[in-house]
Amino acid sequence: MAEWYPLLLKLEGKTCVVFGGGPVAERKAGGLLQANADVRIVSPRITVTLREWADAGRLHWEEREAEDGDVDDAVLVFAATNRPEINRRMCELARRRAIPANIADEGEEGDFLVPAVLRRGGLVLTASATGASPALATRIIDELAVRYGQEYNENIEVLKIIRSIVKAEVPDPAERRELLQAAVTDEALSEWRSTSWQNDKSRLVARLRQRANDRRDR
Ligand SMILES: C[C@@]1(CC(=O)O)C2=NC(=C\c3[nH]c(c(CCC(=O)O)c3CC(=O)O)Cc3[nH]c(c(CC(=O)O)c3CCC(=O)O)/C=C3\N/C(=C\2)[C@@H](CCC(=O)O)[C@]3(C)CC(=O)O)/[C@H]1CCC(=O)O
Ligand SMILES: NC(=O)c1ccc[n+]([C@@H]2O[C@H](COP(=O)([O-])OP(=O)(O)OC[C@H]3O[C@@H](n4cnc5c(N)ncnc54)[C@H](O)[C@@H]3O)[C@@H](O)[C@H]2O)c1
Repeated sequence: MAEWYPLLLKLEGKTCVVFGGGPVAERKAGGLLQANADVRIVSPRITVTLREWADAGRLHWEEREAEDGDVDDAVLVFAATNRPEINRRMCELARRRAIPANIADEGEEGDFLVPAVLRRGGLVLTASATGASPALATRIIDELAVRYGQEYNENIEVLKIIRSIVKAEVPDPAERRELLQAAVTDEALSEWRSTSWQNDKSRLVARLRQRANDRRDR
């Protein structure tokens, strides 16, 4: 069994080629568009949604079968046709150029897997069963969506500001760490959402010190 290395990629403006135009290709393209990638679909037929995205200029569609040169400018390749031999061929061509390729019909043969994803603004949660069970990865993300609701869109924004204030105001790394840990409890998060502390940095730091003390005493 392969061991996998998880990471987040910045794909803005980078060319990602998707072979195939069915529901699986659509899912991959959708995720890539969320990352503002430059998406190219190569497929004789595509789904209604893919066609809408192509018509709206959100992605580029080559209306034909895969050709060998298609992978050349790509930073990532997604082989999602319903023809296993085509998927493998495109993956092999990508590998020769050291371009990572995903194989939709046999994940372990590719260079990377696409996990199930939950986005809450800057919070990105992913789940992978490394190909053993996409259904389980999906179920776990559905559960996380309940635990980490829409309020996390705001939590992430607020925490980003709090962290920059703490970094600027608290020189001791050990204390900084303690305050930033105290800032992310459920209780603290609901306080940040409901009070206007932003304009008063020293009041915020004092409040965090209080919270950190309370945690230590507990
Ligand atoms: C997470 C997600 C991301 C995405 O695609 O964007 C994703 N599959 C999703 C859903 C899903 N896929 C399938 C089902 C039906 C139930 C089931 O089979 O469990 C469901 C669930 C459903 O539909 O509810 C069928 C399926 N999937 C693969 C095969 C081929 C095979 O295994 O042989 C077959 C069988 C085809 C057949 O039956 O012939 C292969 C792969 N699917 C992966 C990713 C990669 C490993 C994921 C991991 O990290 O564990 C991997 C290995 C390759 C890859 O694509 O990277 C996306 C959730 C999106 C969301 O959250 O909405
Ligand atoms: N990874 C996953 O999440 C997942 C889920 C379900 C199925 N699958 C696998 O992925 C494959 C694709 O699934 P789907 O539901 O999107 O299939 P689909 O049959 O709906 O779509 C296949 C697409 O590939 C295109 N195609 C065929 N030959 C081509 C070629 N030579 N060059 C370029 N494009 C070509 C077709 O025009 C079509 O648009 C399935 O065969 C299945 O094995 C993967």
